[in-house]
Amino acid sequence: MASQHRSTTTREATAASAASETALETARRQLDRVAAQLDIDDAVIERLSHPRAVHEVTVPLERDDGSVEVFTGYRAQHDSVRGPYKGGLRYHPDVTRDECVGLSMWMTWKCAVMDLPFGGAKGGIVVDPKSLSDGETERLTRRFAQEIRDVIGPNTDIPAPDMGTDPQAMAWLMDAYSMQEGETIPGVVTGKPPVIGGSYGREEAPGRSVAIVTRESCDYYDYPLAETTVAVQGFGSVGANAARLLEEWGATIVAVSDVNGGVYDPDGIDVSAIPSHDEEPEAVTRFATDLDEGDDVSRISNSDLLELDVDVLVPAAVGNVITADNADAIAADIVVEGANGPTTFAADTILEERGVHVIPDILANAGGVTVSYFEWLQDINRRQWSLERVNEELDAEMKTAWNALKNHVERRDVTWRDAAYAVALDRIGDSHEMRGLWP
Ligand SMILES: NC(=O)C1=CN([C@@H]2O[C@H](COP(=O)(O)OP(=O)(O)OC[C@H]3O[C@@H](n4cnc5c(N)ncnc54)[C@H](OP(=O)(O)O)[C@@H]3O)[C@@H](O)[C@H]2O)C=CC1
Ligand SMILES: O=C(O)CCC(=O)C(=O)O
Repeated sequence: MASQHRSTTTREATAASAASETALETARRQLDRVAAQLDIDDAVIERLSHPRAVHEVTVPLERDDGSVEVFTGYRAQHDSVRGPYKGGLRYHPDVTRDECVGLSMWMTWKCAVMDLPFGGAKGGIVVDPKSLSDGETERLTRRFAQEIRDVIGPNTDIPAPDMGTDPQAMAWLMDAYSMQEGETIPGVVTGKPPVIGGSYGREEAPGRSVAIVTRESCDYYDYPLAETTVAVQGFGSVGANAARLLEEWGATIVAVSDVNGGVYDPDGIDVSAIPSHDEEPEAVTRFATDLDEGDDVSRISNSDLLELDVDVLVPAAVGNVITADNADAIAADIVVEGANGPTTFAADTILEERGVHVIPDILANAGGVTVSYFEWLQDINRRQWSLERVNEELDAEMKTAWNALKNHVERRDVTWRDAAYAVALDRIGDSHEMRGLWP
């Protein structure tokens, strides 16, 4: 490969002062930083700084009262050199074009870190899913499927759940797509319910991988799980499943939260007693309201949770929560990124200087897309795996990826994020060079 190291760019330099960054800004700054350390052709890095395509659609919805509202939807497709585009669909009021692009870049790296034969994509609709009835969500999802039908498919771009979407939404998407095709095509989405070709264990998988990576990092840095305290922000597909598994494996979960705030008990919270977001949204704060006087649990804000003096912090809700404004106050020794992009580039630099170990999203929550890959294989073969097999294979894939990163961390004395990018970019760069740079 051409040996043209990039110098620090203005993008990177200006980042240091910005407390808040868009997902796209963070993703590009991370890419520039690692490109400067690696022997990768500048042309490849320049190509990877931009998505291949971003599809913007309008999605009309007839509300239950008969009125019509039009929502904006996106599908950003970043890179497909290693296989079909892959990534979730997010229903959230803050979804933007740039957010989808940044998240699609992270999907490209994530799939490469896990050595999956996929590229990266991400999409979503600018909507508050809590403002929709079940019927409205179904009509919106079916219409969105219709609007993006030409750019998705089992061999081209395969959506999956993300924040605000769930297996039911994937079932509607698959059904809408299949009806148009005139045959059942389960492989067009992953994260479906198992009864229609979904994989056992997919819903829990991103939380499971966060737990596995937390276990490996605690082992690496010599924190026995039975003596380890953990705070988890967000109690959804990722946060609740990670918290429950870590509790099962002996860790003490001292704090969890939902969108309204969190609960904290230094002696540990019984997280299995709190419904997760998909079981009952906003249940964490409702749990706090139901507590008897005398219980040792106190209510805290989401920002207080991030600053708790714990061994491990797991931000597992929205992005951009650890910024230059609070990075100095993060008291955890290890941060395991359950969410996508919870740490801005500027905050990452501060945490690195302070010796806080950050295990990046593109490894930590990669269990979701890894089991999505298992699901895709099961759909192709029309053969369902047992939950035990899924979990065993996920554990093995996560350990393989962890060891590849560990190798870089030890050999080159770099951060875990730099190591993850190095592994990913090496695989992606080689694929681009082999195929002729611009596939
Ligand atoms: N689902 C997946 O397959 C994967 C998801 N991810 C990433 O993980 C993160 C969480 O996704 P997921 O678990 O699926 O989402 P869910 O929708 O299942 O749950 C989100 C959780 O975060 C809480 N929350 C929402 N907004 C905030 C906020 N501003 N501050 C604190 N908590 C908040 C919600 O609270 P409430 O219940 O009150 O609404 C809920 O508990 C996202 O960054 C997503 O991209 C990564 C890999 C895979
Ligand atoms: O399962 C997938 O395809 C993607 C999940 C996702 O969106 C993510 O990992 O951020």
